[in-house]
Amino acid sequence: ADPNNGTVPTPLTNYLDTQYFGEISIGSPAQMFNVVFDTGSANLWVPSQSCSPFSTACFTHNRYDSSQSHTHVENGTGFSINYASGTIRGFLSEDVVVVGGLPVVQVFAEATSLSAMPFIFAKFDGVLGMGYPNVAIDGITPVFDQIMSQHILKEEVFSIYYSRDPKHSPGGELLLGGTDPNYYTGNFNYLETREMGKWEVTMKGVAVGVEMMFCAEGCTAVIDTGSSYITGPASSVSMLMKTIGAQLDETGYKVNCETVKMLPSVTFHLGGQDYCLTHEDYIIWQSQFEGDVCIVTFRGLDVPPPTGPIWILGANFIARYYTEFDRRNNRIGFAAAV
Ligand SMILES: CCN(C(=O)c1cnc(C)nc1NCc1ccco1)[C@H]1CCCNC1
Repeated sequence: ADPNNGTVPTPLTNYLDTQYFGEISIGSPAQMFNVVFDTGSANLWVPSQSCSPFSTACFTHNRYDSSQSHTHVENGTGFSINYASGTIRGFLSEDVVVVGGLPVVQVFAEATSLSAMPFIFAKFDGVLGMGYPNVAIDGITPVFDQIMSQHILKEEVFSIYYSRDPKHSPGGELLLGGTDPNYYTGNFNYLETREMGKWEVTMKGVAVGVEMMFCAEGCTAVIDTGSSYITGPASSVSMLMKTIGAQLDETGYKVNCETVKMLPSVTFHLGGQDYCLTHEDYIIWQSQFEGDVCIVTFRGLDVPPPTGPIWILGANFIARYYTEFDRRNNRIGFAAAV
C-alpha cells in the first residue's frame, strides 16, 4: 500500500523568503540538484558539466555529468529559454529524474551558459517548470505530465506551501496529488485559469488600503511559484510605491523601517474574493550592521503585449495563500496558509 495514499511530498528550503527550492536527482547513480518548482515555466534545466568555464553562474552550482550516468540517453537538440530576469542556453538530454521518490524518464536541458545576472545569486541549481505542456520549449512533455501519465496520483493537482520566515522548518512543501491540511486553514476559493495552458487568472482590481487603485477594468494575474516578488506594470507599481513612501534604489524598493507598522494593506481582487497582503506579508525586514533595511517585495515589470500588461503574484503572495494548481479542472485554489 502507498504510505502517502497517492500524494507525493517534497520538502522545500526557504532562503531569505525570496528563494524556495527542493531536491531532485537526475541519472544513475543519482546526481542531486536543488531546483525551483516554477509554475511560470514548463521546462526542466540544470547546469551542465560541459558548461563554458567563463560561465561563473555555472561553476558555482551543481552540474549534470552525462558521462557518469548509465541511464543517460543522448539527444543534443539546442535549447534556450529567456526569462525577464535572465537567459539560459544549452542542449537536450534524457535521463531518469526522481521527484519526491518518483522516477520518470525525462527530457531536460543541460545548461551550458547561464547569464551571470541573476543566476550568480541563485541558491538553487536549476528550474523544474510546473507549467502546462503548451508553454514548454521544444514541445517537451513536462515532468508533472509524465507523472500524471503514470496514474499514481490521487488527484491531478499539485500544491505549494512557502513558509514566511527562513527559520521555520520546513521552508515549504510541494505536494503532488493533493493538498496538505498541515499548511492551510479554512476552505479553498477556486478561480478558473484564464486561458488554456497558463497558470493565470483574471484579476478584478488592486486596492491600496480601501481605495481601488489599479486594474479596475480587469487584468491578468500570473500565479508564479518561481518568482520572489509581486510584479505589476512599472507605472502602477511606481504609483503604489509612492503611496507607501517607498524609495527605489539599485536593488529595488525600500521603506524607512519606522514607517512599516503604519503601511496600508494591498488587496488583490481575484474571483469574487479579496486577497489582502499586510506589511507583514510584503515587507522583508533585514537587520544589517549598518541598521535595519526594510525591502518592499513589489517590483515594476512591463511585459510586452500580447502577454502583458500583467501582474505576477509570486512567493510573497503564496506564502500568505496556500495554493493548489488543479490540472484536472484547469483552476487554481487559494486557502489561508498557516
Ligand atoms: C527561476 C527564474 N525566475 C526568477 O524569478 C528568479 C530568477 N533568479 C533568481 C536568483 N531567483 C528567481 N526566483 C527565486 C524563487 C524561487 C521561488 C520563488 O522565487 C522566474 C523567471 C520567470 C518564470 N518564473 C521563474
